[in-house]
Amino acid sequence: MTNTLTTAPLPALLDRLYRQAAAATSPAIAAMSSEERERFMLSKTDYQEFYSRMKDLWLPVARDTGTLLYLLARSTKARSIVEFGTSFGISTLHLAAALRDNGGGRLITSEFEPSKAEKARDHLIEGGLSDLVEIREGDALRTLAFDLPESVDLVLLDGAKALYAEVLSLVEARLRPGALIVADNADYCPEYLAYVRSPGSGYLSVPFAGDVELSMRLG
Ligand SMILES: C[S@@+](CC[C@H](N)C(=O)[O-])C[C@H]1O[C@@H](n2cnc3c(N)ncnc32)[C@H](O)[C@@H]1O
Repeated sequence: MTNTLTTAPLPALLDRLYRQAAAATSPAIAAMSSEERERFMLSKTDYQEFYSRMKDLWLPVARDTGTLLYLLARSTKARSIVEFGTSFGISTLHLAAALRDNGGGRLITSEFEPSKAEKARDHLIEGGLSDLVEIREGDALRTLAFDLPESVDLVLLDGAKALYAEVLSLVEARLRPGALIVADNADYCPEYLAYVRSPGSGYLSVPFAGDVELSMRLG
């Protein structure tokens, strides 16, 4: 049985990328007070400045979350995935590996930092998965507002936390019944949590694995 995640070149590539991610530093962020960081995290207007200051930081999903993404995409037989927040492509590699093992598909991911998008492209080529992924450069509020697949099976929300509800609203009409939405660090977005957890919203939603909100589109 094919398992792209545990077959060369992915394990060695992911080990290397996680090591690089752990070693990355940002003096601009280190100089920021925790209050300032918290304010940026919650802001719907200053997110571009915040992530621009963090352009050298990888901020990847935790290793277990990466495996969880692969597992969820495989178990739902996902063929159509949308990702908010590519960074250097670590979560993208996990999701694209699942698409490969599901028999193919399309992953649309969004990143507004050009240097990160370029590196993510290199990593996807190195992983042999670039044919499955379209990286849309620019603010996801614009790049995910058009040309989405008719039916979306899985969404990863991992960009600016304060925008989770807005980005979900761009994809919502395309979610198939049973589609999964994985929101990383959703605690920073109370508005999003209130929405997906409210009984009339059309989702079933639970906090999962410490820092993830896992929701399913009802239908
Ligand atoms: C937490 S990191 C993503 C990590 C990535 N999912 C991974 O696991 O490797 C968030 C990324 O989203 C990008 N980002 C934040 N807000 C965005 C927006 N509105 N549009 C596009 N990209 C955005 C940031 O530049 C940053 O690289």
